[in-house]
Amino acid sequence: MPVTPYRTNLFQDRKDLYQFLLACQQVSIEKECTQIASISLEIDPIDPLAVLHCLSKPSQLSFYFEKRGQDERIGESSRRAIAAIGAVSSLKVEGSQRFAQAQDFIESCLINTIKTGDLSLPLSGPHFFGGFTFFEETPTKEAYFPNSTLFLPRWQVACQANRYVLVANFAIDASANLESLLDRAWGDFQKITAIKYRVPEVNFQGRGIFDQRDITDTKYFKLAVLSALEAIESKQFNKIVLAHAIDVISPTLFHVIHSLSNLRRFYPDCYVFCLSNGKGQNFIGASPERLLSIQDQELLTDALAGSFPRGKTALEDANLARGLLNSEKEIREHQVVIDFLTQSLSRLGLMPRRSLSPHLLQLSNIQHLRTPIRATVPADVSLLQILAELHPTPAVAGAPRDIACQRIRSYEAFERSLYAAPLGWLDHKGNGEFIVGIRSALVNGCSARLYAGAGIVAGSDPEKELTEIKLKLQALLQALV
Ligand SMILES: C=C(O[C@@H]1C=C(C(=O)O)C=C[C@H]1O)C(=O)O
Repeated sequence: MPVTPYRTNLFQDRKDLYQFLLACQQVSIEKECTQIASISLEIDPIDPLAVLHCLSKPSQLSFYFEKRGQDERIGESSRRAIAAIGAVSSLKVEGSQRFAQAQDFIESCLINTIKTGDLSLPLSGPHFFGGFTFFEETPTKEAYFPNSTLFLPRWQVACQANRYVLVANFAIDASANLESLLDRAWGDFQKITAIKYRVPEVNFQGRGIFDQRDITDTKYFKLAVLSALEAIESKQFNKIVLAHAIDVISPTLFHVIHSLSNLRRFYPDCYVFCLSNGKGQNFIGASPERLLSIQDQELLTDALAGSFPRGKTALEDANLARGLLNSEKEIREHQVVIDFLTQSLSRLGLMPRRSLSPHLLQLSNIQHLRTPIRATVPADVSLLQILAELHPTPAVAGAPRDIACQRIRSYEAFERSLYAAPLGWLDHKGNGEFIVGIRSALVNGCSARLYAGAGIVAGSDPEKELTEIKLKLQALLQALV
């Protein structure tokens, strides 16, 4: 892959930028193939969410990802946020080979990418963003998201460990009008750097009350749990994760940026995300669950399953935490996920390492059992190869996986689409991070569909599972207001 020597800020001088774009056009003529010019530079502090707010249009693909709070890799007071706006190149594929095809797409883009700027900065260089629906089958025609969405953005603004980095990507072929490309790029760059640091406050007073309805009766959910328990009793499977969804209608349009701003404030230990399909629909949420992240060939994944509510007083909370850590049923439900993750990684030739007992992950509304699992990734195994193996884990599907997935289809009366699906990003060096799209909602104008699920194992109580689901739905509902 060609890499031009380091240049200083190309956006300081129009002539420099033009010369670089011209050099890329010459390569595209020589190779008879479109080239992607990718420029990375450090910028002044800016909130990537404010960039998403000011720059993105409903007709463009976009992605937002933020994790505050503690991060095992970066250190304590870390914050990682990325806004990716517009698509220079994108892929939509269907079927069981979607992860392999996504990998081919990335490789073919990177072979024709000319990178410049400071590539030692965190989150610099070309990155790809997107999501893969929960089920791999082709969704119905009216589905808002295709089964895979992956794109290289026009603009990427990120912050990590107090460094702020901009990546601009341009597709250039022999016929590209460099003058107009330059004008647009220059204009957008000025717009980005002039953005005020903070996301503007939105005044929602007088918004009115939501109209809320369950997609299926909650009685139906409890009946599904009872039926699943019978199937578990007769050894058809060991675990199934059943979800419930509600539709919420607002008298005014939902404001996605405002909701994301709420989510990151309410759930600093979660991964806040938003994938926009370029047609006006957004899939947003605050997920506590990392499916996998790879940095410099070190992999981290989380077994996350087993839940109790938080207590209203410190004493009640401590008792609930102790109860969760000692619950035979919750530990069994958690262990199914650990076994699956360690076996799947071993099958790929990795050697998973983990702590002996689960930790507590305490969110503001709920607490979970969590076991981080680590492994070193051999150079010939890609992140997407591992993703293909891990998704869906028994934390969101069940075990054995195929039977559980089949049953989910018959029990649930709605399309999961991106609910509980992998969403994330990959960079040009094989690093990346995918989370599981739970605690999520599909926002479409004045309406939003909210999803939540719960793991069912022998000993589950339908009433308690429904309470857990309501708790999870509430978390998102608060942020949408
Ligand atoms: C399926 C969801 O969450 C999953 C189910 C959990 C459980 O049942 O204990 C806990 C965390 C997640 O793995 C969801 O929130 O929708």
